[in-house]
Amino acid sequence: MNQLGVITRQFSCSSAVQSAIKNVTVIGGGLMGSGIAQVAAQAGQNVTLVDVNGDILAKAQKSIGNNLGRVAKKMYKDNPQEAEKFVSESMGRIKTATDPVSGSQTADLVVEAIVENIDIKHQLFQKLDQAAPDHTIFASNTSSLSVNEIGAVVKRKDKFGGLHFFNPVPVMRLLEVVRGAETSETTYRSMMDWGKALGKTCITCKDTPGFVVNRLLVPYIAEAIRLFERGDASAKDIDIAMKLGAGYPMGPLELADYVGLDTNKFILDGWHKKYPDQQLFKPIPLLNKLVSEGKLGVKTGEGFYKYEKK
Ligand SMILES: CC(=O)CC(=O)SCCNC(=O)CCNC(=O)[C@H](O)C(C)(C)COP(=O)(O)OP(=O)(O)OC[C@H]1O[C@@H](n2cnc3c(N)ncnc32)[C@H](O)[C@@H]1OP(=O)(O)O
Ligand SMILES: NC(=O)C1=CN([C@@H]2O[C@H](COP(=O)(O)OP(=O)(O)OC[C@H]3O[C@@H](n4cnc5c(N)ncnc54)[C@H](O)[C@@H]3O)[C@@H](O)[C@H]2O)C=CC1
Repeated sequence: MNQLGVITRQFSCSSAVQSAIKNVTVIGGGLMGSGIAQVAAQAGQNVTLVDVNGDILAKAQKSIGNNLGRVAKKMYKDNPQEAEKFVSESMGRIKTATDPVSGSQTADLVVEAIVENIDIKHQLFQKLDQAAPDHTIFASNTSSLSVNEIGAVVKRKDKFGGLHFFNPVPVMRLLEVVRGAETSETTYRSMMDWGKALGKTCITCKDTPGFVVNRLLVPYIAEAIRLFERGDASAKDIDIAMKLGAGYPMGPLELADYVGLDTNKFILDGWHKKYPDQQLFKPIPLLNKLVSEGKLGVKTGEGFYKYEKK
């Protein structure tokens, strides 16, 4: 339990809540998609993980194996054989594919976690809508786009919603379940039950920019960058302040590096374009400079801090 009294780790392999969804296709095998595939497989679901890039799929399988190992070590502390069985059985439930259409043929649910670009998401959902079974629910893991706008291209609008996970997916316990304007009650209930079956605590939100967490977190991170940019405090002191003064597990600049400075910029720019009068979404010269220099945070080895490349 952390200082806020919140249990921040989640390692359960099964949950009391049953979900009618048994076959899930996760599209996008990057940071988020690999984590979503992992927690679904851990919970006993049959998972197809799709990425257009075969190398990314290989990398995802490796990181899922490692992360399942961390989970298993804790779950079966005194029983290495059971730990090994848990890892191999979970891994055995994950198939991979490079074609989203063939990868969705047997899906009860498709969770999209590809790049945060509305045109690319539209192209994907248009193809899926024609190819996936009629009963298949579609969900986007978008962090900043409108669920209604993403789903505008599909016919099955009643079976479209948002399932917003948090990074790192195997550890963060929250799932935001987003109801679009036309999401049916049945689809909403199925998404909630599925999230609970994965061991997540689900909250419900309308299709509002950033849902709950990012609507609060992104302006907070942006304000921290502005504070640092003005020279009001050092990066280290800003982070220490929020960890020790507000009980956050990471300071805002550490968190910005962890999420990715490109992602932070992308979200702010998109919202600024949509809501030009909102001061909190205004572009930040320092953030733009770091991104233009390729300093994107942990993933590139430098952002507000320097990191050892993995
Ligand atoms: C942008 C968006 O749309 C939305 C977002 O995601 S916003 C970002 C949301 N995420 C956050 O706010 C993260 C805030 N940070 C944290 O909660 C913590 O710093 C952290 C969980 C990331 C790391 O915690 P830490 O204590 O500093 O590091 P670490 O010791 O490596 O990990 C903590 C535990 O989680 C486990 N863990 C970490 N990553 C893991 C993973 N990917 N899979 C499985 N287990 C993992 C570790 O094994 C460790 O377990 P024990 O303590 O039992 O040994
Ligand atoms: N990074 C974060 O902390 C969070 C991100 N998100 C959202 O999740 C989504 C994915 O983000 P990340 O995992 O960080 O990105 P990422 O860049 O790590 O992974 C995206 C993957 O999608 C693949 N891809 C691109 N187009 C594709 C297509 N048409 N079909 C199949 N695969 C395709 C890419 O090859 C890449 O591997 C985005 O919408 C993002 O906003 C949500 C919560 C947190």
